[in-house]
Amino acid sequence: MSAGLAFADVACVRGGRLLFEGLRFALGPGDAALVTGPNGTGKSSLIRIAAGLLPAAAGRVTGKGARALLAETAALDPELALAAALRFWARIDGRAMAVEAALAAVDLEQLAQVPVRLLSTGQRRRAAFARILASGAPVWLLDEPANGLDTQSAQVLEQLIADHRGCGGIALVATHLPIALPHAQEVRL
Ligand SMILES: Nc1ncnc2c1ncn2[C@@H]1O[C@H](COP(=O)(O)OP(=O)(O)OP(=O)(O)O)[C@@H](O)[C@H]1O
Repeated sequence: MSAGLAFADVACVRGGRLLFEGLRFALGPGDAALVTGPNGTGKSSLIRIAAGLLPAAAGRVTGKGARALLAETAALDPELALAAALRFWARIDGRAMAVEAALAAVDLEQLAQVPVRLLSTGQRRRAAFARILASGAPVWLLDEPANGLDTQSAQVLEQLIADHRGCGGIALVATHLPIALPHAQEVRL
């Protein structure tokens, strides 16, 4: 897996307010960065800039490899069975066959035929993570990935991130909850 993500002197302005500037970091295969800071300092905005959903006010974001975003909403069709909703996105990535393993990885295979709208908060979060897994993208952009997860699910999440890094993937993680991310660069806002 060949992956990269770099911020070079990136600035972020929202609603006319400068949130951060001069932000620099570079991640290569197996690397992770932990984005922390008080509410409203721009953690989600930074992740959105990395995803290409929000333009940087200054500086440049460069990288190598597809990026997968875990944000507040998973954009899974609430009326579809979970597996079908995940397959919708996986097919676009040409990876429909990856859905089954992704569901198993987040311990949701028993709920594959349950409509997304019936999932609990934590199950929905795990479903969103299954979408990231199924994408096969080497660069993971995770905004508050542990929100709504119980202790055991949070540990599964940490292990999946570690496995991903072990295969040369990258994780950029914004969180206000403690999450084990060994040897991660800290990006403090
Ligand atoms: N679409 C928008 N237009 C204007 N301002 C915005 C917009 N979205 C977010 N902001 C503002 O940008 C600032 C940073 O928001 P952001 O969600 O990036 O912070 P955060 O660090 O992730 O916060 P939290 O820890 O509460 O999730 C906030 O003051 C917010 O009100």
